[in-house]
Amino acid sequence: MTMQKIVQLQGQSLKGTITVPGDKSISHRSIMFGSMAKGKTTVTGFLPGEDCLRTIEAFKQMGVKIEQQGTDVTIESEGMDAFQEPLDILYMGNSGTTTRLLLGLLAGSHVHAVLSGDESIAKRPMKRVINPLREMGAHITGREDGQFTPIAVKGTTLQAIDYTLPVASAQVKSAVLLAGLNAEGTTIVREKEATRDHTELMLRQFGVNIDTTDGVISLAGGQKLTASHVAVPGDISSAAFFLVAGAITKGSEITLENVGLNKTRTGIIEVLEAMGANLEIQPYDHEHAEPAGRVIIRTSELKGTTIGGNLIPRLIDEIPIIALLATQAEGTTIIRDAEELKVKETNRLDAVVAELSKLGANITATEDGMIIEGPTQLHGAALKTYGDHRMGMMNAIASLITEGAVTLDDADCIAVSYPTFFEDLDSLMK
Ligand SMILES: O=C(O)C1=C[C@@H](OP(=O)(O)O)[C@@H](O)[C@H](O)C1
Ligand SMILES: C=C(OP(=O)(O)O)C(=O)O
Repeated sequence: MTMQKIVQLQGQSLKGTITVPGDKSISHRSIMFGSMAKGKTTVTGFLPGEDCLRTIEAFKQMGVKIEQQGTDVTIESEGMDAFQEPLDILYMGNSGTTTRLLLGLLAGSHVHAVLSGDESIAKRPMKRVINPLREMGAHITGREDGQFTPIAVKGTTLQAIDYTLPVASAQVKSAVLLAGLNAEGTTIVREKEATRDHTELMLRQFGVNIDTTDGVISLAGGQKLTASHVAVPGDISSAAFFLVAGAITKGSEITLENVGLNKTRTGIIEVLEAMGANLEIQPYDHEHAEPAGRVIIRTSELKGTTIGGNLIPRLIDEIPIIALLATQAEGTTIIRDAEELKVKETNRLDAVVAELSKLGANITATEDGMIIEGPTQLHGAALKTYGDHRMGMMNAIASLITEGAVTLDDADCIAVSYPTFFEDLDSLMK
């Protein structure tokens, strides 16, 4: 049974400090790379969200010893060569990252595995990873010729590839690089627009020799990973909900601690700045592979902006909450070049336009994005989350500024990336 939730929070000011939960992308990779490496890897700041727990389960099924207690994880592995063939399917749940990166990782292993997930995963395009992996020699079969899960992979010897990404996707880039680690020769991935580079940074931390110059990433096959310690920073994609909440509610000041500030992820900060938000960034002075810092947001006078081009991959998951932000900005906000939103947990272009329209927003869908006119006084409505965590959180934040209650048909999905979302929201309303 899914949990319906009624939220009526209009007029609340938000004050206080929250520590943002661990970054989902980095948490997944810490488990994957820690499992590939021989030895003991420790992780702090891990995100115990449903998606990352799926990643842990998958590697446990392949015989890796993983202990997780809250945000601390210890991985003891004999290395990738010791992976056992899983006795059952590997259940991916709602997680695109787990599915796509695992396909790349297992393509050059010695195991056979079947990957399957929930209704949403079954609709997400997998050909984007399977095409380059098959070019490398991978043995992969799946529903509708590998377009969709369930997908079976039988590890084999791979050949390196020189691949130009047809879509700006860190998941495709990472899948090819992970396959490249087990391929003969040097694998090269070329990206036209920079996507999140957590794979490159963390592989280097695990001792892999990887070159990244001007959008060309290359690594030689046959390299083994060395166990390491990963300090996961907070997820800027989760922080985004509170950055917007603080900006659009009256009398608010929120301090967000430990926000990941990797440049390939900070598009939301650039958008807030372009819209005139009252924002302060205080980078931490530390030695970790990933930068982080404190971000303070206060109630803001906002103006519309245009978002497109190479900014899109740097804020792709934040677009639903940016759309809500734009309903409170003076003038027109245009979001373009965002077709990728159509293939996320749900079609987020359609979903955002449908749900914000129910609240009375002045929003129009375009081929590759949306146009929003503001500011608009929103009103309450019964909203759908589409089983999509980011839609769920966008709907809940909207209730801070609607006249009347917002009802979410299913709030459970929020646990995919932010299990403590409502606790953090409550803590700012005391
Ligand atoms: O590599 C990753 O961890 C992710 C990459 C992005 O997906 P795409 O690679 O499909 O753009 C993003 O939307 C997703 O939430 C996480
Ligand atoms: C798209 C997302 O994740 P994934 O692709 O891993 O399901 C997301 O978290 O918004």
